[in-house]
Amino acid sequence: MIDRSPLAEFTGQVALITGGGSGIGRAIALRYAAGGGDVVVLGRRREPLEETARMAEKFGGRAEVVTCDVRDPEAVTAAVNGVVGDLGRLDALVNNAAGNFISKAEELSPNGWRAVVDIVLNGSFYCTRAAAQHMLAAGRGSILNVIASYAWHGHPGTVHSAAAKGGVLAMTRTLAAEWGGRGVRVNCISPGPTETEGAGAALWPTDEARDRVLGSVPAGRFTTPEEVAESAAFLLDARRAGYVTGDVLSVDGGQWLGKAVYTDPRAGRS
Ligand SMILES: CCC/C=C/C(=O)SCCNC(=O)CCNC(=O)[C@H](O)C(C)(C)COP(=O)([O-])OP(=O)([O-])OC[C@H]1O[C@@H](n2cnc3c(N)ncnc32)[C@H](O)[C@@H]1OP(=O)([O-])[O-]
Ligand SMILES: NC(=O)C1=CN([C@@H]2O[C@H](COP(=O)(O)OP(=O)(O)OC[C@H]3O[C@@H](n4cnc5c(N)ncnc54)[C@H](OP(=O)(O)O)[C@@H]3O)[C@@H](O)[C@H]2O)C=CC1
Repeated sequence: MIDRSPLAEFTGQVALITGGGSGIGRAIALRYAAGGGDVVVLGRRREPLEETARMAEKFGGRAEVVTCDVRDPEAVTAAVNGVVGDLGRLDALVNNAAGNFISKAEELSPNGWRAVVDIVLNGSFYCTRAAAQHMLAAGRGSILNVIASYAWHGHPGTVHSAAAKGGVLAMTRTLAAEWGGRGVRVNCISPGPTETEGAGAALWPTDEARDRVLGSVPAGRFTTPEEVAESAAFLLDARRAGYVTGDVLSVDGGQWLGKAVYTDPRAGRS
């Protein structure tokens, strides 16, 4: 549940959120709308995007829907130009769209590799490039890339997604330096395991797998999409995070730090 933000920090501003029809992307769109901003949500399926737009409009701002596959650079450029044409500006881009599944690397087909890398890494670059042309011209903008901690520590079974997210992290740091003097900030947010439409089915399809994931989180619970959205709002807000660029904010209950594996041999002795 996202409430109207007392900060109204995005009043008069416009955000484009990819993958805004579900899970974390929807929560970020609603949080931006709750902060007084206008939102455009982008994805392949129209119906879930329209549902997000209906929810966002309840906060009083404008909400638009664009159907587009982020793997198509021409369609992405047209979508971004359309946002600026319709709403007059673009202050924030959230690269949230992703694809994922578990596969042994040696069994992953080239097309399976390509599908994930094209969505996560290439799609994020196409959206970033198109949005930055407007942001750099305006001398202001914030880009937020949703990654995962295996971008830096890796994870067996997710070579395509880990490699792509690692590429997005390198892209983030590169562009933060390249555009830092021109008013455009670029950051990452790294959610912990979050129960969403896509993640549950792709990553913890059984109760046993779900329990194993839960057992890896020191905080002992899943991340909520709203928690990720609140931290995303902080990073997107130029007044609070205007000096933060090229960084990663983990919102994962400590998951990537791991948990103790050594047990105290005296445990249980009186
Ligand atoms: C800590 C966690 C961090 C991260 C979390 C998240 O990202 S959660 C977010 C999670 N959210 C989502 O994932 C939501 C969006 N996900 C999607 O749209 C799809 O899962 C997609 C990524 C496959 C792209 O779809 P598409 O229509 O573009 O692709 P397509 O169907 O045409 O397949 C292309 C190739 O991939 C192959 N392949 C596919 N599945 C499997 C599999 N299980 N096993 C092996 N291979 C598989 C398929 O066989 C084909 O290769 P082939 O046979 O031609 O050599
Ligand atoms: N949930 C989790 O545990 C974690 C998630 N993350 C990251 O958070 C982000 C959101 O994840 P989550 O909400 O769980 O995922 P979901 O699968 O619920 O949402 C992914 C969204 O991306 C859209 N999408 C997928 N492929 C494309 C494409 N080719 N073009 C345009 N849109 C596309 C989907 O819409 P449609 O199918 O209609 O196109 C969907 O709305 C992702 O970047 C993910 O990697 C990171 C760590 C943990």
